[in-house]
Amino acid sequence: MEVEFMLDSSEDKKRATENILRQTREASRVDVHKEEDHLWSLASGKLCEQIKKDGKNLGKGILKVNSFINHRVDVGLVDLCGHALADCFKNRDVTLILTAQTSGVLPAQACARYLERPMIFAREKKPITISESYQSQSRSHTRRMDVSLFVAKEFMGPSDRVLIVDDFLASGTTAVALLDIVRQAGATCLGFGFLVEKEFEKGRELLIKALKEGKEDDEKGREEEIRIVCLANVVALDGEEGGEIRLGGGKKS
Ligand SMILES: O=P(O)(O)OC[C@H]1O[C@H](OP(=O)(O)OP(=O)(O)O)[C@H](O)[C@@H]1O
Repeated sequence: MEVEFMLDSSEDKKRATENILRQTREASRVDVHKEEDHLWSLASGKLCEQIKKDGKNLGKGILKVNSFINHRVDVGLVDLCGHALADCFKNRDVTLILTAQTSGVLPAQACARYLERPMIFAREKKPITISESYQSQSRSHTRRMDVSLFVAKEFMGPSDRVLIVDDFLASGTTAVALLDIVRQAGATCLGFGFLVEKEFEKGRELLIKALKEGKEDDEKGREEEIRIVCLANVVALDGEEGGEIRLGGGKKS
């Protein structure tokens, strides 16, 4: 009301209202970003802290985190991380979260819960309940074996907008195999979210190369801007067993 007394014309009133609306919009935008950053920093900070405290360098590039991520599980931490990953993609109209059996399931499930979308995990064996499937190949370094990944055709198709989530990005073969499955389905890949990246294994480079190659073949222009985010980055695992774990913060590019 006070404003009304001070305004001479309806033009002034219109300008004043627009001004207030703009300021309100800007204020709420700032708050949303602050909230996102807070969640990201909290999840990334807690995960890095836990890796420093309980992660073990087993030598030969292997990081053991099976006391809180991929055997015994700190469900609160994984849930927080899944939430932070979901937050990065919340405005992208994700329809499906895809991961690979086994250790990717927990972070992918947490992420899917916050995005309120289904999660599907690529299986390493095709049960009789799956008739037609997409199939791709990857290699497990921890189990030293080639792995086949299967996803039932009935659960992924051209209208899907897929976020790929896993606990680790290491050499990148699993992420590339999952991307291959998304492409076989004719679906759109929106990005990748990982708990931990092992930067020294150069999986991100392999993934970027696969994304670029796909773009050249992407006649329909289905692939949009693709983000690759990780909450913790292992820069190096020094020496043999017990060596230092050199840790960088997450990457939210
Ligand atoms: O980038 P990459 O070199 O492909 O490595 C990442 C993959 O390795 C781990 O799986 P692993 O094969 O150890 O099996 P698990 O999921 O059964 O633990 C992890 O869960 C990722 O899926």
